[in-house]
Amino acid sequence: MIQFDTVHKRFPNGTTAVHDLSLEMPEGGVTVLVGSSGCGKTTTLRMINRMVDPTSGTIRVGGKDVLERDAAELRRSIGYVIQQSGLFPHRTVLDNIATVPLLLGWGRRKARARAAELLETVGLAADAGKRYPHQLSGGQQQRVGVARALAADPPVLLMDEPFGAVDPVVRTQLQDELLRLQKELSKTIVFVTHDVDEAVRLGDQIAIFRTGGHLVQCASPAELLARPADDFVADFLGAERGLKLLSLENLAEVPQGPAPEGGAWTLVLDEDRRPRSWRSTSGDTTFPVRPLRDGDSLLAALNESIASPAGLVARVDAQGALTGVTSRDDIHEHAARAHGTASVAI
Ligand SMILES: Nc1ncnc2c1ncn2[C@@H]1O[C@H](COP(=O)(O)OP(=O)(O)OP(=O)(O)O)[C@@H](O)[C@H]1O
Repeated sequence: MIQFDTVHKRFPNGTTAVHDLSLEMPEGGVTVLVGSSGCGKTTTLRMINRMVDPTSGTIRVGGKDVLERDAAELRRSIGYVIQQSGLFPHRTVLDNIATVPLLLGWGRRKARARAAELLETVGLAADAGKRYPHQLSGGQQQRVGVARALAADPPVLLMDEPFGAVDPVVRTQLQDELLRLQKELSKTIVFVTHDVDEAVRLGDQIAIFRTGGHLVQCASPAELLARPADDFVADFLGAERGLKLLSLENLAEVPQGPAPEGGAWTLVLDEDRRPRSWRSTSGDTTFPVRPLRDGDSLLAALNESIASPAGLVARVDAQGALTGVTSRDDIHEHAARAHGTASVAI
């Protein structure tokens, strides 16, 4: 969908922001650009919709050289979300979302109906539409920013640190929402972030840049974590690289057995067989239990197996009823296997 072919950007003051970049961003996938401050991520993103033009090289969107397209028309056909949402403060939320449809000449009624539909899509209540941006929380404003970018249903979305200004809990919620939306919409997304965990969570591929606009490695999160190209990438991914890899594997394949009876710890269930707590045999100590489902990650399982006094993870079905328990040893074994597979088989 988006192809960079030896693209170079040198600003008039002599700064090279992007150095001979060749990169493909596949249709319907999320490509995350990461790297330290000033390494050229934003410039790369902005060259896609011609907010910045390259010094040399070619960028194609849908097979067409962007320099052969009218810049304003190109920009309207590509969704753009930035940090702090970039909403117009004096326009209502609904009118903000309707911006591009109105520019495209949709007519007020149709544009507003589309905006109202999108409010729901991004998880906001209908009455938020009548408010002004400053009357919303930072997280809600970011949702409006995403809705505005989606308004004319563009095939491509550019997102420049869209969740950088919100607290970690809201950030995780916004990431979840984006993943949910992406499952439905399959947009071609280019996403800039400083945050490696965000990149691993959201990316189908991750491109790591270093200062001077050099692309160092572009690979799937699993490949990157298992086989960083060099020390720079390994350092950038951080000391918890192994644990991050476990966040990509789920529990489904790990065996489970019946909950233990007569040991030091008993799993207490409610009348619907939902785990409530771990209770010591003497009965005077209880520990909280955090049951996991097949779709939860091996990292969550490892964490829970360490927190659980019995060293066991309670597993539940979609209704929350107990299906069995898994031991710390089984989780370790699968974790080691996941590492082995990722580092040789990719
Ligand atoms: N208009 C401009 N004129 C001159 N230099 C610029 C211009 N825009 C960006 N730069 C420089 O180009 C380099 C890359 O900037 P860019 O904003 O693309 O980096 P970034 O990786 O997105 O950084 P950050 O993570 O801090 O946002 C930096 O050295 C920056 O100072």
